[in-house]
Amino acid sequence: MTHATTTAPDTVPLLAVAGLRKTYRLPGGGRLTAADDVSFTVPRGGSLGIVGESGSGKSTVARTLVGLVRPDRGTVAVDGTDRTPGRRGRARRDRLVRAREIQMVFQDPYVSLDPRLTARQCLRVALRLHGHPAKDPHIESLLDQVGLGSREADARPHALSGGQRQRLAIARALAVRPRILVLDEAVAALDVSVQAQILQLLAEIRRDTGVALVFVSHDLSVVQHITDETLVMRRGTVVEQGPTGRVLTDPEHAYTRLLLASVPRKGWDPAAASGAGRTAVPVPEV
Ligand SMILES: Nc1ncnc2c1ncn2[C@@H]1O[C@H](COP(=O)(O)OP(=O)(O)OP(=O)(O)O)[C@@H](O)[C@H]1O
Repeated sequence: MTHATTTAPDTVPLLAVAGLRKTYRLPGGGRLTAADDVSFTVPRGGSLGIVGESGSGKSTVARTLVGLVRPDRGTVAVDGTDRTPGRRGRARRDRLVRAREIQMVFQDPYVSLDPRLTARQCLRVALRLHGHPAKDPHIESLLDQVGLGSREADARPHALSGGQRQRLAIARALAVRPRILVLDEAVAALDVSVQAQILQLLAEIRRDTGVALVFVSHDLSVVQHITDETLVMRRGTVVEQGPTGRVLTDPEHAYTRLLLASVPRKGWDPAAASGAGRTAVPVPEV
């Protein structure tokens, strides 16, 4: 099943984010800047990782892509067409158009899956909503694509494992045949061996369908395996951006080096690494 249909010249990136800024009102007055002047592009079928410690603004950017957050400033374009969330009066139509292009998978599929629907019913609803054939063979082919079988097809979310629920959430996103899949900490709640299976599945889906991935994670070892490019965020701004291999092996920015030092591995020293994980510990100023 191929999702990506090219409508713009190859020189136009599939996803182009420019100058994104989002502030939130603070309870006591004033505003918190969650994302400031964030810009990046993703080519057709590309894979971008967005990494940074908790609170760095990754989810704000991810949620803006799918229209869950309305930016104060900046633009989001898909294939050269403006898809910035927020123009009043067109919200519903824009949401549907955007959903057909960009789908999101969240950290906790329990929250996003309807507990009353079996996997089969869940996919049928998604297929119908977006005008695709929803007969059993289509549903079974989607389930098969994410490694779920007939037992899981008739199970409700509570009867599935965490990994199976995430597979179902991915299948539901794929049912829409999006051009871009945004995954916000999509493997963070899974144990390491299940994480590896889901990452492998996503790599296969990307290869087979041409869907582009935007992979948000606090975990550098996760993006290492699945992304071509990595963008590092700190306190709402992009501090470094480049090919994943280069960013992870030869980081230019001191903050990226601190994030790397926080990845547990042989000889890892939690005391030395803790600066990257807790903002209370001073990190080098940019
Ligand atoms: N709806 C909101 N209202 C107010 N502040 C918010 C809101 N959403 C996020 N923030 C704040 O914006 C900043 C960035 O949050 P965001 O969730 O984008 O970061 P993150 O890097 O994804 O972190 P995490 O991985 O912990 O979710 C944080 O300081 C957060 O508290």
